[in-house]
Amino acid sequence: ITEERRASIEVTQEVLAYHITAAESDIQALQEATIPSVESLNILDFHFSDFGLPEDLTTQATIRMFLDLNLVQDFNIDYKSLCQWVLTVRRGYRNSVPYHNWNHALSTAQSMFAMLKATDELQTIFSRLEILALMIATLNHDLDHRGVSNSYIERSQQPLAQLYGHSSLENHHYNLCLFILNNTGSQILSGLSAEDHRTVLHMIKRAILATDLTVYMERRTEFFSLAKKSRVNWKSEKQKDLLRSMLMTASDLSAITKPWPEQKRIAKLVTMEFFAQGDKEKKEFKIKPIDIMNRENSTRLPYMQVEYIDDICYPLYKAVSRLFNTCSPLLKGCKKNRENWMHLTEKA
Ligand SMILES: CCCOc1ccc(S(=O)(=O)N2CCN(C)CC2)cc1-c1nc(CC)cc(=O)[nH]1
Repeated sequence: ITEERRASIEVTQEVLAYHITAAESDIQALQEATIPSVESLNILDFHFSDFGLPEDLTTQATIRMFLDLNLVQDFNIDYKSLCQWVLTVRRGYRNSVPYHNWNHALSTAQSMFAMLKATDELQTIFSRLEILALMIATLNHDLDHRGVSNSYIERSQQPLAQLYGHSSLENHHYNLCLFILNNTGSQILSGLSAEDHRTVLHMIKRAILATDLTVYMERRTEFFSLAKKSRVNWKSEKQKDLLRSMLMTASDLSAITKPWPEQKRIAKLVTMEFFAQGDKEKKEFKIKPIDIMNRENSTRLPYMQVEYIDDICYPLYKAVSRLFNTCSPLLKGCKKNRENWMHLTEKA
């Protein structure tokens, strides 16, 4: 596309980042609020669910994660800027989208938080800057998601597809994340040195782009072979980048590890989103949508979930648990849900 076209789409993204800036009254309310403890919010638990958590507690839980990881102190983050940043990121998600919304962003960040807090070894492998990058990336990784996949966006020639050849959604999520970080009043990285600022942005970009499942499928083989070694020294930048990417996916897909009532609820939201895309594809492209997006196939849903677990999720949680035994609740939860979905395939 032409330079003008690129510039106009990027301006649109910048304008969007400006328009989602949180309201002054909300920022003040959050700033003055007493932030509940980690225990009262249950955010250390792998089975955490934000279902039923009031909206303002979701933003307070986010603040609590940043405080508890000492990120506010370590990086001289201005507290009011942190409040504005969290509220703006939340507004960056579309609550009209059933699954890829703020609740998914928060639960992805909480899964990363739970893994980091449960695993001392991760806190020695990762620098403070890496932990900051992972928490920012998980919260921002699906910003402004429209509830449709990359293939739909590329096929419908949406502006995002014109702007980025591949991983168009993930590039958009990162660009919005960057615009919000640069927005007046939400510059939470302003206390970093120029070098740290450059490094953390690079790590955030790599982490957000890693949440494209095709990227995960390309890179996971190397991670699985690492997980089979008796000891890994995690010294090389390349290996730490791989580990950060794999933990991003483990956090992103963690709904599959949740207790059955929560997994059933989330699966319904995912189904709603997939079928909505299927309906659009039928209408717009006059094509028969792929299996998972075809409303007529809902009886095959349990079978598709077992396939999703076997092909995508289980191998990842197996490798993560083998490397960091403290994360084994994720593997256990995933295994239990496979059995639950298997029972439903037999019934159907
Ligand atoms: C619950 C409705 C059916 O849900 C699925 C059906 C099929 C597959 S899939 O592995 O075949 N595959 C994944 C990659 N896509 C590009 C092509 C399709 C995944 C899911 C699913 N995805 C998510 C993550 C959003 C969560 C979740 O619970 N289930």
